[in-house]
Amino acid sequence: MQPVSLDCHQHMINIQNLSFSYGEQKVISDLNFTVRERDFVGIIGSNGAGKTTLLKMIVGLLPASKGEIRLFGQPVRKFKDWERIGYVPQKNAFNPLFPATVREVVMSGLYNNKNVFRRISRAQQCKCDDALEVMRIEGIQDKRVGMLSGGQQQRVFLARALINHPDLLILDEPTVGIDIETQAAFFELITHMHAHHHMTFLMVSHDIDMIQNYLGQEPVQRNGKINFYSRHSHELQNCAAEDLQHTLT
Ligand SMILES: Nc1ncnc2c1ncn2[C@@H]1O[C@H](COP(=O)(O)OP(=O)(O)OP(=O)(O)O)[C@@H](O)[C@H]1O
Repeated sequence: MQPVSLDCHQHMINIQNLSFSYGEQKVISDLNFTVRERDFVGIIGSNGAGKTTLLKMIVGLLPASKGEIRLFGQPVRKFKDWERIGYVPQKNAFNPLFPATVREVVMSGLYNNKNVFRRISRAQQCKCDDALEVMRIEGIQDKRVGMLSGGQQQRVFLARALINHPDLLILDEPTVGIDIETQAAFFELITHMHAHHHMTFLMVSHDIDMIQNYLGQEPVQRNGKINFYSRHSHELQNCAAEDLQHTLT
């Protein structure tokens, strides 16, 4: 009988022997880590541990000093399917003179090079309404984003990332500057999306309580000062059970 493989889900991020230095300063050292379809991975670490650096390498903004990152099986430098990935960087801010409205910015999450000149469909407008409502910014949708507070702007970035229903959402401290109620609503939303809508998450957070409540008390891996917490959505166990049944029949 073949050994049972529990790994029947696609590898969305595969990190092998990854190291990164800024000049002489080594930030990431020999990291091996995999994020599979339907994982929720939380990254916790002290200031300066290298969390943002790691996310920037994953989305191709920084090249690795050593090792490799693959996205959906492709080396990151060759990866093209960026609409499958939503990324909300840390401490985002719009220039005060940025002319677009909140609604326009959220809608821009739906565009890629191919459909930028197409007419906006009714279904797309509905997706936008949903994203605005979830982030509680429907009341300010006609305001210019450059004029909003930091917390309001952060909600706009999150709504823009959510509108596309990406397969993988990468979030760098997504709720910094957001009030407690919206933070709680946002965590509830993303954990719901993880558990019931097959979405995969990689999130840096300083909210240790939220991470441990949802992902468990103990990290699954440590690298330097970075701790990784992880949980699969329950469908993963069904998949493992299917795999077992398949092997036995
Ligand atoms: N562009 C850069 N040039 C040189 N050093 C940098 C650069 N960006 C970050 N660093 C340094 O690399 C280390 C890791 O930074 P990084 O921003 O990845 O940490 P972090 O874990 O995200 O921290 P925080 O929790 O404060 O956001 C820090 O010591 C930082 O000073």
